[in-house]
Amino acid sequence: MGRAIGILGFGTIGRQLLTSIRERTVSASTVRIFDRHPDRVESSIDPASPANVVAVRSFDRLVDVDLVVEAAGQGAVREYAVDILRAGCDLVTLSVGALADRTLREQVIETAEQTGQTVFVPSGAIAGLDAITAAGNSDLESVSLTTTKPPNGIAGAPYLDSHGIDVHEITEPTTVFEGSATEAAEGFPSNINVALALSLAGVGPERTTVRIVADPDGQRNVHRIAVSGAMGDIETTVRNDPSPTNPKTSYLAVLSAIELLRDDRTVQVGT
Ligand SMILES: NC(=O)C1=CN([C@@H]2O[C@H](COP(=O)(O)OP(=O)(O)OC[C@H]3O[C@@H](n4cnc5c(N)ncnc54)[C@H](O)[C@@H]3O)[C@@H](O)[C@H]2O)C=CC1
Ligand SMILES: O=C([O-])CC(=O)C(=O)O
Repeated sequence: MGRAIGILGFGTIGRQLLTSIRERTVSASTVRIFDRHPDRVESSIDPASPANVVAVRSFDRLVDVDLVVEAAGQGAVREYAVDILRAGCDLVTLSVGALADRTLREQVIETAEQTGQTVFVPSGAIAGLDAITAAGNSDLESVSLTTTKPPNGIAGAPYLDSHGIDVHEITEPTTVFEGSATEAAEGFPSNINVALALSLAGVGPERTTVRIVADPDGQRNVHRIAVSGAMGDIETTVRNDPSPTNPKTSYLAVLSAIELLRDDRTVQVGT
């Protein structure tokens, strides 16, 4: 039967999630979907589709569910995350970069503690959060992420605009940003949410270092993680194919959200 699931944001990830529910990879008793462009949801829901898939026109009508998957953007996390938890829903957040804001992060964590709800942060487009979280049970010395994307995977990011960088003019692989996960998530809100996910698994947003490289000849979104600690070293690299409908979003991020929502596993693998 499954839980009642709310989808906040009906773009690349939201749509694929609905497909997985329809194909029963993810089980859900009811699906409620809210997007700031409600027509896009309504026109995609076939009138012949089961009555348990409902397009809603307001946030208030979304949260009549057990769990909300946010796949909308950092603005939506700022606007709705606390209210989702207060409404008694668990939260899966893809735009986790919003939690670079310490005040919001603390508010979300405190609200989850008070309400007894859980905030889930999918691994998204990166690998190794299981091992890094486990390694955190002892001392971690350093956690870093190097992300290489084709220009159209980062174009339009506020950091590039404010530094006068036109990624379409770059002719060879070029580092366009170096800084903390906090600065990365703020400067590249639609491109590097993975940095915040990594930081929450490891040493926190301020101590996690991030480098972003624009590669004019690259086709893939490549995320390299390097961790050192008392357990030794961890290195992971994922060479992601972008999603067909959004070059900024790697296909693995979509699959990760789907995997997190599966509740049919008798054997749980990984920490
Ligand atoms: N954690 C991770 O590994 C990854 C996270 N992401 C993030 O996940 C989010 C979703 O990604 P996609 O599906 O590719 O994006 P998308 O751009 O394809 O779809 C986003 C949808 O959300 C809607 N939306 C935006 N703001 C809204 C609001 N305030 N209220 C209601 N609806 C709103 C838009 O109208 C759009 O339909 C993005 O923030 C993206 O940066 C993407 C890839 C990896
Ligand atoms: O999909 C990716 O490669 C990573 C991404 O956009 C994000 O973390 O926001």
